[in-house]
Amino acid sequence: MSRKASENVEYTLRSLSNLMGEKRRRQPDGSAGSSAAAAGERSLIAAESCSSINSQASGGELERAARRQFQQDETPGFVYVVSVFSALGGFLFGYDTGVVSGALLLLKRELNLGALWQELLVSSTVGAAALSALAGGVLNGLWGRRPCILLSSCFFIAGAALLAAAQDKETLLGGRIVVGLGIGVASMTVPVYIAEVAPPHLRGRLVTINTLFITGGQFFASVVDGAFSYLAKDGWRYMLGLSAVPAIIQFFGFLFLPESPRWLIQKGQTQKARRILSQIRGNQTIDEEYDSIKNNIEEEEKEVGAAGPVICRMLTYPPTRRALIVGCGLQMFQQLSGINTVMYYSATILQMSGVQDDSLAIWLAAVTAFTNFLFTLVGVWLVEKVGRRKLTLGSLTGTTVALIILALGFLLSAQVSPRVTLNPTDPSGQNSTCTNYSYCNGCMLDPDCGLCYKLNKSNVVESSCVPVKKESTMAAAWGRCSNETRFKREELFWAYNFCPTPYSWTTLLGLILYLVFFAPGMGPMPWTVNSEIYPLWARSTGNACSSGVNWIFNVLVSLTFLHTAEYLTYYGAFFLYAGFAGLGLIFIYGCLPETKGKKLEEIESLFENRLCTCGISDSDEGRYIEYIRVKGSNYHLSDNDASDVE
Ligand SMILES: O[C@H]1[C@H](O)[C@@H](O)[C@H](O)[C@@H](O)[C@H]1O
Repeated sequence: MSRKASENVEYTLRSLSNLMGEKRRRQPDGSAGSSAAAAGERSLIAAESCSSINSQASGGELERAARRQFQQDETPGFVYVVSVFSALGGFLFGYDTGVVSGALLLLKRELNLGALWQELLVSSTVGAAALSALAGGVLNGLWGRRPCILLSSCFFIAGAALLAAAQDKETLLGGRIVVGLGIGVASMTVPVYIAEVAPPHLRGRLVTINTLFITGGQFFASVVDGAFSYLAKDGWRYMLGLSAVPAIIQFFGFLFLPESPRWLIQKGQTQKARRILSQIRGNQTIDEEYDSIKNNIEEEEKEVGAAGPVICRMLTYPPTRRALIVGCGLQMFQQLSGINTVMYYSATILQMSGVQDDSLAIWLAAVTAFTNFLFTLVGVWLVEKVGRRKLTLGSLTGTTVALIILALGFLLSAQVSPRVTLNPTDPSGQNSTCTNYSYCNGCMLDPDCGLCYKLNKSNVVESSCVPVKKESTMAAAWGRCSNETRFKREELFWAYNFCPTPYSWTTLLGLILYLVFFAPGMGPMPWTVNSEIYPLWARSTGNACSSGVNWIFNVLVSLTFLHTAEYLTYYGAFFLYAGFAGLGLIFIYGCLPETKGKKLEEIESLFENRLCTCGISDSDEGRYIEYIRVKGSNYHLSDNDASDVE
């Protein structure tokens, strides 16, 4: 049969069944009706649909009407409860990665932490998250989603307790690693779990809520940091320990929440799966969904076979190989566009914009986190309206422009960088590279030096480049700026890692634009898309790999930021991220298909074509093939065709 003809057949079947769905719902008593009524209804529908076959336009309308009807189905509140409890995992992910910067400010004074220990406390968590996200794939496949979420809450509780009670830096390191293990497992399990319990028309929105919780956690952490920063002694214990509260709530909540029905069906626990599916779907009929999941699992097993490690099967089977490339690519480009340099170094960036005061910088960093949170909310609203593909493309285009503006801001600042006018000699007689710099720009990029200066109106005067204290970057090792309270009293300023500049507004504008564009699309979509593009047998492994990629690139980008800035200068670093974002744009344009509104079981077919043909098939929205068992044989039918199917 030609492609055109087979499409017509598919359309006819779909139109027919869509109409059946419509008519059935239009019955006054709301029931599916008696068999006689149903028979009458069928002939009516057949007549109606036959007349519609000739006109493609009306076929399209029917389809749209059916989709609308399908989406209007009342969604039981239980699915929201389940999603919110699981998204607490996202909140903890955001809280624990965000809170550490404020805690470090206090910790480094109280426990006398050097730069190495500070770096260890930050990156050990992210490193542990990368490992446990990868391991989480195996656990998810073996134990199911629910035990993995329970396990991650246990890690969060144990980690928070260790951190709050720590007496030395070694215990702190242990606590941060345990918390990282929790973050990794949660980051890969929660989106999968939500995607598997959500109805198709809400899936994008509910999974995106998880990222909303991540950014919400980051924002809450910055507020907690601000609030406890005044408590010089032990303030960090509260900051780090508070995360136990949502973790305990999640743990007890999940004792009562169900396993993913899809995982249960895959493991052959069909009775339990049916029970849970109907519990989650409320009073809606679940036969079609149940059949569709079950048949797909059987088809998948036939097609791909069940032998060998899942990752090998994924790599040798083209649709999953392509999905894996798209999923990991999305996560890689999310991190390569520099989100966490903006999140972790926002205080520095803000200081460059002229903010001198430390606690003001902490509070403004909270504003940054809030912007990220607020615009993720826009993403939650947009995801089911414009779809994943358009949202991601629009978001990354804006992000690229914002990165270029940020880079230009830094470039302008470097070009008008203040001159070093004083050259004091080191009292200990040691030679330092700092005194060799003639402009602030060189001094700022050297991690061992900082600028000590005065302001005359807005002009920098009496400036000197001097070594920074080993224990803290807040003051100079010697000279006028070596005592924080004294130099503030004498109206001197100390700039470490930044230069005072009149072009601060460009940087600030770039920063805000960056978050406004990044947060609705590039922030949540990599998680959302990954939760839906793999068939069930490959879902845990696919998500484990892509989350692992996210964490690995997170460590790479955030740990190398200061060095990259040192070698390429700040504007060089941001131009580099803009370049990565540009590459990401080409990748997403070519390779990311639209998954909006499709059932998880239908999505595999989107990867049947060669990779990077998605830009061409933009208009194919709503066309898919699904296997449905009709009296023992397999036919290709479309969505909602269960009315006459056993
Ligand atoms: O999606 C999230 C979100 O955008 C966060 O703000 C960021 O810190 C994470 O790295 C990212 O995965």
